Amino acid sequence: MTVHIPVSLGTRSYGIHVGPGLISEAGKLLKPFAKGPVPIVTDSNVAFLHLDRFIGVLQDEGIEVHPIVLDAGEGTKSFAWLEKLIGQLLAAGVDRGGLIVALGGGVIGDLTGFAAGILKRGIAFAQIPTTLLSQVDSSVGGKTAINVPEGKNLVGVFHQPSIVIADTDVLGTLPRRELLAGYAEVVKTAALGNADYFSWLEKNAVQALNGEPEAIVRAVAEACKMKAGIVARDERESGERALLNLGHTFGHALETATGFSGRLLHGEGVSIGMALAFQLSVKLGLCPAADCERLIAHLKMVGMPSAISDIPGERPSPEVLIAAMAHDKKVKDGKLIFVLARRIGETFVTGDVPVDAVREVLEV
Ligand SMILES: NC(=O)c1ccc[n+]([C@@H]2O[C@H](COP(=O)([O-])OP(=O)(O)OC[C@H]3O[C@@H](n4cnc5c(N)ncnc54)[C@H](O)[C@@H]3O)[C@@H](O)[C@H]2O)c1
Ligand SMILES: O=C(O)C(=O)C[C@@H](O)[C@H](O)[C@H](O)COP(=O)(O)O
Ligand SMILES: [Zn+2]
Repeated sequence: MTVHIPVSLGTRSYGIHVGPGLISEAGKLLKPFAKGPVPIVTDSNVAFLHLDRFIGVLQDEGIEVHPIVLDAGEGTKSFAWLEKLIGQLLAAGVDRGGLIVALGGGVIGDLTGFAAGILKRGIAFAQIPTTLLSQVDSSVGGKTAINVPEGKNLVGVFHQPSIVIADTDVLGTLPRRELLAGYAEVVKTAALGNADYFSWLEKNAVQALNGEPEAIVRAVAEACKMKAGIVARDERESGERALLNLGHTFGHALETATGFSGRLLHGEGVSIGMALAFQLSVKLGLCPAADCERLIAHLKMVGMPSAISDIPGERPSPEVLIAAMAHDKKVKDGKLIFVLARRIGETFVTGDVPVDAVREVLEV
């Protein structure tokens, strides 16, 4: 049932391996890249659940491993943790020809990828994603970053991994809230450019989210195939890749306004942000209301948040959110940039959005 998806980027090409039980193959898959001591960067939750077995399969191949365990949570994508990680990577003795392994969710992948991208001006790294979000999105494409108080992912580099190994069995230990947050990026991938995939999700989301092997492997592999294609055509986001930001102009502003805290996970921000992007598209007369209703119905059916009022605690004001959006990396010539929809499966990027319309959807 394993699927292999190539990411074609010339000398930076690599493979994504998706399937059940792949951790047991990780030693063999990583061996060709592992030269010298190999730091394994992970977080405390993943270390507790999966690190010992992972170390075992690498040691079985004669790989010398150096586990580095960081705190779990979005707060770890910060300058303070980057500095700590760099210190530990240097202590592990990894050199420029070596390999750094990220074992964990998007936080570990983004932080480790960034550290690998800047340490000694660039060291190879491998992504072993352990959340649904990281398997379908963050482990692929080479965007790495940390957050700063001004906004999400504002400090980072493009640094492609050398290999991605997504073992769908490890999703079995993921808390339901995290699984659903990751599913937002699955829905995003379908909604931005693949109406057939969206229809398939409407029929199969429950099975996939219950961990039925065929359904979850297909859900992950389809998202990876779409992202691999987009990244291969537009690695540095000069065009089409910006579509992967569907829901993120709103979502990142919501994450910033809630302080990158457990109040709102990235995927939850994307879920609400997608609903807002479709509502904005309807308001501007670009998208049929029925498509927006269909998207929101699917989000609700699986139990995902779809409105700002779904966020616990004090509601961030439209002005605070619009101010946060001004720091978005996509801002061009002072204009906010949005991914808007013509229908489910057809989206486009635009800077031509009246701020009053944005304020109105933020008030609902
Ligand atoms: N680089 C990209 O292209 C890209 C794409 C999407 C999102 N992101 C970033 O990814 C981050 C979110 O990633 P995430 O949702 O994976 O969050 P995360 O890395 O914080 O992981 C979520 C939680 O699940 C735990 N966990 C991980 N694997 C587990 C497992 N198998 N079993 C039990 N618990 C497990 C973690 O310890 C953590 O508490 C955000 O910072 C977001 O900006 C980056
Ligand atoms: O890979 C991409 O490109 C994406 O936009 C994927 C997003 O899901 C992800 O959250 C990404 O980190 C956002 O990118 P950013 O450039 O807006 O920080
Ligand atoms: Zn995202």
